[in-house]
Amino acid sequence: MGEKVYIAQVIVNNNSLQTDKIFDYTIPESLLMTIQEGMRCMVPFGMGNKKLEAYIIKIKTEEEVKYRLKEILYIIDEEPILSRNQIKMIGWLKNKYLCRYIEAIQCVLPAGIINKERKTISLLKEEWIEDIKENSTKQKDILQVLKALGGKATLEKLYNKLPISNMNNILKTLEKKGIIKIDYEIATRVKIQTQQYVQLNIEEEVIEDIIVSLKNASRQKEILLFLKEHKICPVKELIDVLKVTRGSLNALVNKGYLIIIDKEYKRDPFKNTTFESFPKLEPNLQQQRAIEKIVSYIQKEKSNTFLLHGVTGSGKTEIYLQLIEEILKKEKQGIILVPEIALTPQTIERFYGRFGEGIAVLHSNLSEGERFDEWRKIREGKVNIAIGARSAIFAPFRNLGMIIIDEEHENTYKSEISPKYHAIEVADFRRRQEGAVVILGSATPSIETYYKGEVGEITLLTLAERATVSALPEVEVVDMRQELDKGNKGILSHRLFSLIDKNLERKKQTILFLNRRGYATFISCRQCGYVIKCRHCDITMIYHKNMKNLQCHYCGEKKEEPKHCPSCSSTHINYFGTGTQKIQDLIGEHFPNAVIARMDMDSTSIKGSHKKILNSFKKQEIDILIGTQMISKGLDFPNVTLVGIISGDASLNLPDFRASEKTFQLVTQVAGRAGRGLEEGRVILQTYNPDHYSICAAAQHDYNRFYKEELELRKEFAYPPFVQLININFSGKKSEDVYTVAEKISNNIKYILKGKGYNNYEEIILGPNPAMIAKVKERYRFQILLKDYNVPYSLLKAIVKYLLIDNRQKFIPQAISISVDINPSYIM
Ligand SMILES: Nc1ncnc2c1ncn2[C@@H]1O[C@H](COP(=O)(O)OP(=O)(O)OP(=O)(O)O)[C@@H](O)[C@H]1O
Ligand SMILES: [Zn+2]
Ligand SMILES: [Zn+2]
Repeated sequence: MGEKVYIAQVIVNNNSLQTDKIFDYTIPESLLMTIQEGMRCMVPFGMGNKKLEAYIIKIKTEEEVKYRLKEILYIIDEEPILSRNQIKMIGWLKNKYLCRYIEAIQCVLPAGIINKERKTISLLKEEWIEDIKENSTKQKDILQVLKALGGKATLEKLYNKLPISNMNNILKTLEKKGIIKIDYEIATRVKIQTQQYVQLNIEEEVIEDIIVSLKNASRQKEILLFLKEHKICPVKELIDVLKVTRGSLNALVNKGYLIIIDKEYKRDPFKNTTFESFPKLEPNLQQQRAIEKIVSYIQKEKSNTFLLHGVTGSGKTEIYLQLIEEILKKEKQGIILVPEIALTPQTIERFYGRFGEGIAVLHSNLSEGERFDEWRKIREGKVNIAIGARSAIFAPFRNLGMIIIDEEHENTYKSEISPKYHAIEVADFRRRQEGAVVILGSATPSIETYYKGEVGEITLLTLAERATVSALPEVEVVDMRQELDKGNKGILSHRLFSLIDKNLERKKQTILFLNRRGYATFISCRQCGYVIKCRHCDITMIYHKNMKNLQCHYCGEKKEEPKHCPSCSSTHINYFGTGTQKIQDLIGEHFPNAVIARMDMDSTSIKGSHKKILNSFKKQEIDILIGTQMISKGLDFPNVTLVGIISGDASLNLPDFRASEKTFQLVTQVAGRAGRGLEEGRVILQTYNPDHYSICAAAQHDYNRFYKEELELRKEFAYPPFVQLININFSGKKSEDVYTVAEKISNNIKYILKGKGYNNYEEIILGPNPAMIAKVKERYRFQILLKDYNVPYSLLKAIVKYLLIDNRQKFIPQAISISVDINPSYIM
């Protein structure tokens, strides 16, 4: 019997298709004691033995290896960077969404670590090289190389000069001895930041004597007295607080009374903001019931998913806060997902106001460094609460107790890049893996989630009333077709104008909402109907008044405002549709004394401007707030008594099976911003489709009615939750080529299905069809939609994997890109 061979299975940090596999490497003996799953290592790769970084996902032993394996070069990390659960998550993501391994890893780790982290070693005490014991030749060798490299080198460089596989261990020993210093940098941009601290270097008992000896140096005395009390203090702060000079400080350092040290500090994205405390509210009966139910699971450590279906203003946030408190009592940790951090400042303020410190915030506006720091705070157990947008679902807590997904119906929870995961699906995986409780909250749950509640797959909890004395606002539907008949060609109804007027008189606030989806500002010719589209993308260009140009919102193409129709040369070319800017102008003309603010992508592109507008709205410095989707969710302003929905039904016309659902949700959410205080609220809902079930149900705040009608249709046309979908998108420069490839794949799928005895492929495969946006950035797009209609979903997925992932090179030419979307949110 031969000796056991230790093998590490690794994923290499490389984006190419060919390396998307698990590779085996043998582990050199010198590494056996330190190597662990989840660490990164360096491996020789390919013909040229190029050095690549790799993630160790499994360590195993084998009696013998049939073919020669290469050996790991050295280990990068001291501690595993991926936990066991994260390694499992990577495998799950890959299987579930058919993504690449490295894409899954990119989800789980912050970008800074993956691409740019470097270890630098600096020699501190050159003279010690001589003192190293004779038998520690490796230590000596390393120090000598380091010295030759100018006293500072990256781990990579060191290894290249001196290939010792257990280099890391030796470096650690040297660091412990104080001979070298190891720094972790993420390229040059994101360093672990350190700050200078000043600290006493003398025993406390002698301070008084020293102070006496300082005679006239009163500044120095002050510093010593201060440090006697505080022991250690950031240099900057000391200078600020005591109003002393750096010179006084240095004098004390030179005398040996004080020392200056570098200590790590973490960048805090909310450093300069203070939060009002948000004291605990006495839960009302319906809140109490929901809390008790969920707490009973927490007490029994039973994992479960709950849908908290509570009307707008029912006090879901208070429930979240009290549940998180329970979780913290259990010494567990909680994740709170919100659709978009910037759009939900009130939720964050409430969490800070209740729990103070101990919260990590993860959102897209963070710099790479801030994100890295927040991630480390979570990993090192410095915080127990993480709030963030979609990607916070991967927060690396080690004892996760609860995941809350607020506004669970929002699209932002679905990733648009590979892996195209949905945060709810990931939450469910973590729940099963880590035994947590998941809470999905919404006033307008997605049809799929509510269906799961109805069939008992998850636990449905209902909050039917608002938490405060206020009732849900009355919604008045205004038929814009009649408005036109009455001779009003404008975009605002008479009724809305007169109510705004009254509201201004009564010093109440108004929100005007414009549904941008499907109803943007575009230019068309009144003579011939020509609409200006982007020449790269098959999409209408949007008119931007402030820049006097047209812009494509897909590729950024800009165009001058035309004076003549490009098609018939008519000068009757007008902008059509409505933007928030146009409404602002209109309202401004009508109500010259009102203070009007606008909130949309254009007006809030500067960091922090969004918060500023909301703050001054809160302080009632603004009478009328005009906005798009940005103001539809989460806002809780008691003085808002009127909400005008200008084009509630625009999204009904989108070519997507979720169009009605999205419309219902949007209208209900926006309407829910009205009347949250003591005074009754009113909503004006302008529409061209007053009889549509989603508009009627929203006007009556009747979720159940909408749900029932929508579910019927989903069943009839075989859409989720009755089937699961897979969308395959093909794109390329030549339209015919893209179509041909898509058709070939479609035929292949049919052929395989036929072979398995599924002859209903007409119902299973839809397309290839041009995508709704048929061309983006000069690339033509086609799609195939698969439904598991009387066929196992697993079979469909296996076929897709076989054709498009495992044998992609065989079936898909290089020039064609494909993208697979499992359970797509949109099929446009
Ligand atoms: N138990 C309570 N007693 C008194 N006021 C409460 C209570 N619970 C919640 N509130 C208040 O009710 C208002 C609405 O609560 P919250 O904003 O949490 O509603 P929500 O359910 O999240 O609504 P939406 O879905 O519209 O965002 C808040 O001003 C909140 O402070
Ligand atoms: Zn024309
Ligand atoms: Zn374009």
